[in-house]
Amino acid sequence: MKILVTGREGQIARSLVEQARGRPNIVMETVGRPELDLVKPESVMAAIRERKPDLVVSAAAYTAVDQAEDDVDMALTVNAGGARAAAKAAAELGVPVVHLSTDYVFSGDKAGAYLEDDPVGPQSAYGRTKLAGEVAVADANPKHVILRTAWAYSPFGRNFVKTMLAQAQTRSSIGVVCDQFGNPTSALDIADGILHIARALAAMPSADKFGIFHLAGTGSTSWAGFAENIFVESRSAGGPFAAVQRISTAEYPSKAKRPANSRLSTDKLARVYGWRAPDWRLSCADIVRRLVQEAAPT
Ligand SMILES: NC(=O)C1=CN([C@@H]2O[C@H](COP(=O)(O)OP(=O)(O)OC[C@H]3O[C@@H](n4cnc5c(N)ncnc54)[C@H](OP(=O)(O)O)[C@@H]3O)[C@@H](O)[C@H]2O)C=CC1
Ligand SMILES: Cc1cn([C@H]2C[C@H](O)[C@@H](COP(=O)(O)OP(=O)(O)O[C@H]3O[C@@H](C)C(=O)[C@@H](O)[C@H]3O)O2)c(=O)[nH]c1=O
Repeated sequence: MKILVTGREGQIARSLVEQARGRPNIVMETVGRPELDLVKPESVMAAIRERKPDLVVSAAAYTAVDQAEDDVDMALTVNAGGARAAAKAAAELGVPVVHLSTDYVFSGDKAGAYLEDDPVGPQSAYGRTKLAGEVAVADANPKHVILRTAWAYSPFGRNFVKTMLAQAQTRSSIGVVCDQFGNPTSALDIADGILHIARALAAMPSADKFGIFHLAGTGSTSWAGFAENIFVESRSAGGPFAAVQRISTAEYPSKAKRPANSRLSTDKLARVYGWRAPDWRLSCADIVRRLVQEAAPT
């Protein structure tokens, strides 16, 4: 099975390449700028048409949450127009698209974990453009799997775990918000889940396998709880440590508003596909250890 991923250097794209390595019957190919540029729908269509994949993973996106507030037109062009083109190209080939979306489509007002059909209410420009992407993808390709994930981290690219470890190199204490709750999710687990979905779709592409699904780490915490865990694991692996000062959202002003609660229920994915991500603490420990080892002098 040939899987084509949009975006070359994104953390989920790189995780897909790593997780596919050595797996039988999987050819994982990535394509990104300049050849596939989400602001140029025709380049997206041509790049996908030419490669004739069996499945498209639409992972590339405008992901700079604060910057999107000042750059809404570009974020919308990329996250809705670009996503639509990728889904449409897959539809023309008659193949499914797995499209990555976000917990930031929710308002954060719900007390419990969000279900796939709960009302959306994005609080940020990024969230609104990703929601527009969901609508565009569903409209362009009936064979869509929209995967809302959250708080992704990995050994690759920019993410919260790497930011915390980098800050701890120069600071003994870091203020982190303790009143926003969600599911930290390893991008390597996201990639594993996508490979599981790809195999299930190839075996039996039944109607219940298409639609919106939540894929997130099992268990939840606040950003402060996430940071504390990162430093416990880092210290035990011989890496940097910083004390986490628990602060409120009001004490950490930012351009974009984040949901206070964006915990995602993953029961639908478990029911339909028989797959659930590991406990976030286990995956966090693995990735922090790996980052500490990679940073150690040889
Ligand atoms: N990171 C997270 O916490 C979460 C991410 N998601 C979603 O998951 C998906 C993947 O996220 P992640 O891997 O973390 O993202 P990254 O920010 O790591 O990577 C984004 C990728 O998109 C590419 N890209 C941006 N603009 C364009 C463009 N105009 N044309 C082509 N490629 C472009 C970038 O290319 P280049 O390398 O050239 O800059 C990069 O490869 C996204 O859809 C995101 O919205 C959902 C929930 C959480
Ligand atoms: C770096 C830092 C962040 N924070 C807070 C700010 C914010 O509320 C929260 C996370 O900040 P970040 O800017 O790292 O993360 P953010 O860009 O909001 O992460 C989001 O990215 C997009 C792509 C998604 O789809 C989301 O699921 C989510 O992962 O932590 C602190 O309190 N202290 C700090 O030192």
